[in-house]
Amino acid sequence: MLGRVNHIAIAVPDLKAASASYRDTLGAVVSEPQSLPEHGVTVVFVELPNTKVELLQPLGEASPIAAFLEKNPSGGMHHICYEVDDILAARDQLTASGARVLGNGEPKIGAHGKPVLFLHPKDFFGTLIELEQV
Ligand SMILES: CC[C@H](C(=O)O)C(=O)SCCNC(=O)CCNC(=O)[C@H](O)C(C)(C)COP(=O)(O)OP(=O)(O)OC[C@H]1O[C@@H](n2cnc3c(N)ncnc32)[C@H](O)[C@@H]1OP(=O)(O)O
Ligand SMILES: [Co+2]
Repeated sequence: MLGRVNHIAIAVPDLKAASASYRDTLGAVVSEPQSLPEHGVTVVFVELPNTKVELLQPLGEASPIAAFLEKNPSGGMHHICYEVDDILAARDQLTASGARVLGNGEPKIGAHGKPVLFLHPKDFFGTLIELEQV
């Protein structure tokens, strides 16, 4: 089921400061911010030779990462995104195995314009998993 790691996500309280740190202190290539109101976040991607790091901050009142940042005010590792070639087949297989797919179970379009789903962190060793169909 799982393909490559598409990205590792870090939730941050200040996306501008985090982007500058990755760009200026770590010398990384950082994309321009993307506001994703349907996901309640603004993101940038740090481009790396073998994968990406997604830096994200809350956007709007109902951001799904607001509670995470309240618990982790200086930020923290938020999720890992694995690539799948058929997100609906993956969803159905996971649901059949008892894993919880978040939301209404229907994929949404993510930051890369591809369908994504999220799996409950409590079902996967305290780690929020995102699946992205590539
Ligand atoms: C798709 C666009 C973009 C992209 O890559 O293209 C993105 O990645 S957007 C990313 C932001 N969107 C999401 O994260 C959507 C899925 N997330 C959610 O639905 C929520 O964040 C949820 C349900 C995972 C947690 O929500 P919340 O923290 O408000 O709920 P609880 O406080 O009830 O948390 C339950 C339980 O899980 C622990 N938790 C929460 N977040 C994480 C996390 N990121 N990693 C690990 N564990 C997490 C939380 O501490 C609670 O644990 P407990 O022991 O019960 O206190
Ligand atoms: Co993501």
